[in-house]
Amino acid sequence: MDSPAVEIVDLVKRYGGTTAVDGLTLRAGRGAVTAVLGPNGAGKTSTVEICEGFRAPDSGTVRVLGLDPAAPGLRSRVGVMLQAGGVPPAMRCAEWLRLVARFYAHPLPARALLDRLGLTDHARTPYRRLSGGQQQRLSLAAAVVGRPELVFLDEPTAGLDPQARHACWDLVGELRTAGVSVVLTTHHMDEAERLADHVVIIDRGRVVAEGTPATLTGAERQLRFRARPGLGLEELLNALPVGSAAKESPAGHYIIEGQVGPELLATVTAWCAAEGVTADDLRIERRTLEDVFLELTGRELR
Ligand SMILES: Nc1ncnc2c1ncn2[C@@H]1O[C@H](COP(=O)(O)OP(=O)(O)OP(=O)(O)O)[C@@H](O)[C@H]1O
Repeated sequence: MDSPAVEIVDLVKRYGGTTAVDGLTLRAGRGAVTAVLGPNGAGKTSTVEICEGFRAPDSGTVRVLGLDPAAPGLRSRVGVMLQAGGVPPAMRCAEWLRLVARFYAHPLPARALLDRLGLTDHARTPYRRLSGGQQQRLSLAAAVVGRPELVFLDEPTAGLDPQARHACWDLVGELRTAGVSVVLTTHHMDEAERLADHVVIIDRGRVVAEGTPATLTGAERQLRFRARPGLGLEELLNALPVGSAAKESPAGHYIIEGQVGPELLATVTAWCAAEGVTADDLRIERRTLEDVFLELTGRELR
C-alpha cells in the first residue's frame, strides 16, 4: 500500500523560547487536498517548511511520500510554493518559470501556465517589478510546473484579488482531479471548506480538530446570536422543544441546537424580548469552520 503523502508524528519546532510547533501529528492522504487551517502564528509555515526540507525539527518524525524530507530524489516529485518568493529580483517572470521547469523531466508548458494565472502580460517583467499578487501567482506556477506528485502551497491566496483567488482554486481543483496530493495552509476557512477533502485545524502548534469539512461542521443547522455575556439560559431551555440545547461558547456567543425552524426562532426572539436583550448577528445556518474554531479555542480564526 502507498504511504501517505505526508505523515507527521509528534513534531516539535522551537525558535529560542518560542514553541512554534508543539507535538503536532497529522496525516495527508495521497490524491487528496489537505488544508492546514489556523490563525496567524499557529505554526503552519514552520510545519510545511519542515516537510519541504527547509527546516529541521527539534523532535518528532516527518515522512513525505514515505521518505525523509531531505531524501535525494524527493525534490523532483514535490512542488513547493513559498510564502516569500526566493526569486532573483532581476529575473523576468517567464524566464524564471522556464528555469524552474528545466529541473523536471516532463514539465507543463510555461506559456500556458502563465496564461492560466493571468501573467502573460507580465512575462517579461522583472520579478522585483511584479506586484505582490503577481509574485504570488508566479510562485504558484513554479510549484506546479514540474507536474509534481505532491504540492505544498503555503497561504496560496494571501493577498490575491478575487479573480486570481478563483484561478488558484480552479488550479487546485484540477490538481486534485489529476490525482496530485495537495497540502495547503490557509487562515481562510471558506478556502479550506471549498477545496479540502481533509481539514486539520491547528492552534498554538497543536492539532485541535480534524476531519472532512462536513464532519467538522456537522449536518445540523444551528441558531446563533451574540449578546451580552452571562444570560441565564435555563428559562430559555424550558421554553424550547424537548431535545433542544442552548449554550454560551465563548462568552457572549449563544448557540441553540435542535429542531431549528420558525417555532424555535419565535421562542428565542420572544425570550430575548422578555430579557430586554438585542440579539446581534442572529442567524440560522450550518456551523462553519470558523464557528468550530471559535468553540474549540474561544478565539476567532482571524
Ligand atoms: N525564524 C523564526 N524565528 C523566531 N520565531 C519564529 C520564526 N519563524 C516563526 N516563528 C514564530 O513561530 C510561531 C509560528 O510561526 P509560523 O510562521 O510557523 O506560523 P503560521 O501559522 O504559519 O503563521 P502565519 O499565518 O502568520 O504565517 C510564531 O509565533 C512565529 O512568530
